[in-house]
Amino acid sequence: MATLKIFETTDEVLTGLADFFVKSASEAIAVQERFTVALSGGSSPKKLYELLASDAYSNQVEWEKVYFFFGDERNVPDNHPDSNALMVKKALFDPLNIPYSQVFKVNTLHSPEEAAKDYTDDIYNFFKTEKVVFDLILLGLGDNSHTASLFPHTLVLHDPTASVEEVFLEDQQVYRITFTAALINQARHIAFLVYGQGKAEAVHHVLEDAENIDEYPAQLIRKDENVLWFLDQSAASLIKK
Ligand SMILES: O=C1O[C@H](COP(=O)(O)O)[C@@H](O)[C@H](O)[C@H]1O
Repeated sequence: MATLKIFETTDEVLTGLADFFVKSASEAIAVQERFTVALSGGSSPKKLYELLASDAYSNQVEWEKVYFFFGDERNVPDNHPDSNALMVKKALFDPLNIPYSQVFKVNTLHSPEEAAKDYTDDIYNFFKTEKVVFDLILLGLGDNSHTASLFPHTLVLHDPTASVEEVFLEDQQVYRITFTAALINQARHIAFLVYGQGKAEAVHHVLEDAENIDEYPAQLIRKDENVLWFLDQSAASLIKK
């Protein structure tokens, strides 16, 4: 069973997850002198990154020992307004002066296929192990139950390899680049950040509906105590149990 952390307000959810980030980082650094984290993109996590960069949190993490990756990326240049890398640069990396050497971005300058393959190589070259285990992977949840860029009815949902793949979104006629579920599920900890009434149905489908991966892709993510869902009351409002 996944761990549900339900908070009254959005601010409390963000603080809850920021505290969990600090704890995960300090535990990982104590054991292996580094913390590897894959960040989520989209609209929800920006406030989390700003909070981590704020005075309240910036001294609580040994940032020079943190290595950042991206669980998914839009297939746009990294100065494009839709780029996850640009959003995180502004919210987290620049305020904390994180050097480029600690940031592994998706290179979207070439084809989506090359971007995905190169990013898979970057990850395996960094970890230098057959099985890549991130200390923490942050995820969001779309109102259509996608997570990372694992979208409903896309081929990547059935890819068993722990890798990064390109995904074509027919309705938007765009590509995205995403970790596969197999790669995500190898992580030590996985934390979902989900808030707002607009996400309530998706949360219910993913956590409580019968399995239907094509309809509710976030059901691909494992459910055990090291998978934490940080929710506000609104997002959790349709959970029945
Ligand atoms: O995990 C993720 O989830 C989102 C959906 O989040 P939203 O806050 O934009 O609704 C996704 O699109 C994002 O790229 C991803 O990392």
